Amino acid sequence: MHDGAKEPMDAVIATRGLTKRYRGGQLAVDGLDLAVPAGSVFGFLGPNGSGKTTTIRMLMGLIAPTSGTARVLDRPMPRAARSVLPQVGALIEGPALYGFLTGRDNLLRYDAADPAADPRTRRARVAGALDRVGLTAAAGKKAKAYSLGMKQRLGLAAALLQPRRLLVLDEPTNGLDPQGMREIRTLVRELASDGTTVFLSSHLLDEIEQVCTHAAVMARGRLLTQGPVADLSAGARGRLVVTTPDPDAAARVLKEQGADEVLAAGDRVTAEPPDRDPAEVNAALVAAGVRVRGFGLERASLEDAFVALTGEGFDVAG
Ligand SMILES: Nc1ncnc2c1ncn2[C@@H]1O[C@H](COP(=O)(O)OP(=O)(O)OP(=O)(O)O)[C@@H](O)[C@H]1O
Repeated sequence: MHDGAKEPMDAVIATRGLTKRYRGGQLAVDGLDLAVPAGSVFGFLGPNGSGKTTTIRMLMGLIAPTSGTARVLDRPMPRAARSVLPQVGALIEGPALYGFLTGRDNLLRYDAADPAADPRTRRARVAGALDRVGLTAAAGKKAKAYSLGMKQRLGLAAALLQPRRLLVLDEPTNGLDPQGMREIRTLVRELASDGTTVFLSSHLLDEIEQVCTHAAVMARGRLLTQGPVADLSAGARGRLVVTTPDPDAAARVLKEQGADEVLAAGDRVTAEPPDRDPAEVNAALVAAGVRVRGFGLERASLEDAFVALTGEGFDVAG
């Protein structure tokens, strides 16, 4: 049991001041305090280069932190890697597959490399994992003939050969087409509904909103915020949206009413809502002769929260 009140008792991943400075001097991760609750689908969100992969590599004991601590499944990493890692399924930087082997043979080979895996139950285990990721029908095809999405699913199947308490997925949908993305997202939801904690990194805001219960937002190596996704978006104000055939007049009136960041696109005018009763704003529009067809507040998205936190857009390079 912990004595600290700061992180939940059931944190599956907990870091304190976790920091990585690469040899070239690059500060990739800077004083990270992360708390991943058990049973969550936790999105680790940030633009490219914000330090996500570096963090994951420290969590998995692949590289040592410069300072700070990381606990995974309540054991210190990298010290307890030998006892922790068998309980963790990981998919980092694309699965290592043999293209000349079939999907099934890849998994058989993978399973055989695990000294704790009973050879007598190997075929059943592999069949179960293939079924889990929807690759039973394609199991006899060579992996090099698989689409990128199928390769990702085969990598997930390898991570699922043993029961896991935690799955760590680094950009699992990166490079996939929309169909492949949907498949992986559905799979993540299914896995989570079985009680497995899933920690996944992504540079896609809408992906995090679609699949995650919790998220942490990174920018330039630092944690900006973390918590339930609903709370993160609620922290940002929604935008005022006016639908009208008179967008120019509407934009002018909204500015007069004190609205900031007024944007007109087609028949939609959006703005940061001013600090006054929306009914008054609407009345002012009507009084100025603007034909108001729709007037409302749009729910804030995680993107709004990110913009509010950083003062900049969620621009992703590469
Ligand atoms: N081995 C390394 N040596 C030196 N600098 C590195 C190394 N690996 C990453 N970096 C730098 O550290 C910073 C964080 O990189 P990291 O890969 O952790 O970010 P990321 O959020 O995972 O981005 P991406 O999605 O592009 O992988 C970047 O500026 C990167 O250039």
